[in-house]
Amino acid sequence: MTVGRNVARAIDALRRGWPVIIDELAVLAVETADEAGLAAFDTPAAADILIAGNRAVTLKLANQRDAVPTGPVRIARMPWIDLAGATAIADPARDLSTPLKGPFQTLPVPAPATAALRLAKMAGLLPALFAGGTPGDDAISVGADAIGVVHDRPALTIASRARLPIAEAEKAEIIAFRAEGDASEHVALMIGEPTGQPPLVRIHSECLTGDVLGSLKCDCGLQLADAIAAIAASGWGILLYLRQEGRGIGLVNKLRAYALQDQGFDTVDANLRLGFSDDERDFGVAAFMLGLLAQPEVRLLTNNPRKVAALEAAGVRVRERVPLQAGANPHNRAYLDTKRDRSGHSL
Ligand SMILES: Nc1nc2c(ncn2[C@@H]2O[C@H](COP(=O)(O)OP(=O)(O)OP(=O)(O)O)[C@@H](O)[C@H]2O)c(=O)[nH]1
Ligand SMILES: [Zn+2]
Repeated sequence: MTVGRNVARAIDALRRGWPVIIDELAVLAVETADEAGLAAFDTPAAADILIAGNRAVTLKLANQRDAVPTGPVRIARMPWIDLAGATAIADPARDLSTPLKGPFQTLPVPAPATAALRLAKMAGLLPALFAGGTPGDDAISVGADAIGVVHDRPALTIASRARLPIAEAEKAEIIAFRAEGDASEHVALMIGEPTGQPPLVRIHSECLTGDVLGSLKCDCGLQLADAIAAIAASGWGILLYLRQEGRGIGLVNKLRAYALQDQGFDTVDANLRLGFSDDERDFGVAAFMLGLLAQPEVRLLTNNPRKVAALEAAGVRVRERVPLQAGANPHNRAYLDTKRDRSGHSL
């Protein structure tokens, strides 16, 4: 219990622009730091900056990555790197209009750097931190191991369930899950009556713009509607609605990725420039939910081979992959092509 509690406190502190100590490394999120907070953190000496390996590629610092090829990079605070300079290092929004020329000087990466950047991602923030400053007396302290445990092994429980008739099926039940140390409340919609056969299952990741607003930039809204219709037509199945907005980078960062796409980067490169991987989702959570729903075997509606592999790896047998028609339109053509060509989707 306490493990999750401290990680949750640390996430909250980062989002508020407060320092956090991870295994004795004090960090402050670049995105939420303000001038006063940074000045205190920089006393008596300026803190360095940690960025994710993928962001380092864009800043032409990839050759500075330590042991791990995709690992973080630590940048020394040259005099030009004030809060605005650090923000330009963290956020690629102005990479094209005002490219950063440095000079950059890099330093050996401290051991908790990877856990620290992971915590920033869990907070929905850009993976960029001031590191090694003075945290003050009241900073939350958390272990790198605890961050790993909360991130890698979501301990879910069923929190509530109720009947939910929907347009496509009068007989449906909604089940909400809670995870320790994480505010995301995942949902399952059980449609129809169990038939003794494996259910038709759709793993859907949250997309506010597509699911709710009818965005034409992606295919999510139509896929969601099609999946519910297909499950209802099959007689019985489950929609798993995972709160993994933006392939796990969160809404704010997805909208940053959209702004980069307006500058000409595709959906994969936009994520990489922000410092994320192409896909930050963990589908282990879907396997966990199926376990709690007592479904060891499924037929999976997807074009994404990673979803099949993740379920199989977590011990859920995927009896069949059922392809899903994409809702193609002129605005999402490049997005769907990129998913096929760069992310291995069979479309
Ligand atoms: N980062 C990022 N996320 C996006 C973008 N467009 C859509 N998304 C997110 O991508 C996710 C879509 O996931 P899914 O519907 O599960 O689909 P998928 O991985 O394409 O696999 P399928 O099962 O084949 O549909 C949602 O979380 C969207 O918010 C984008 O340009 N950038
Ligand atoms: Zn979408």
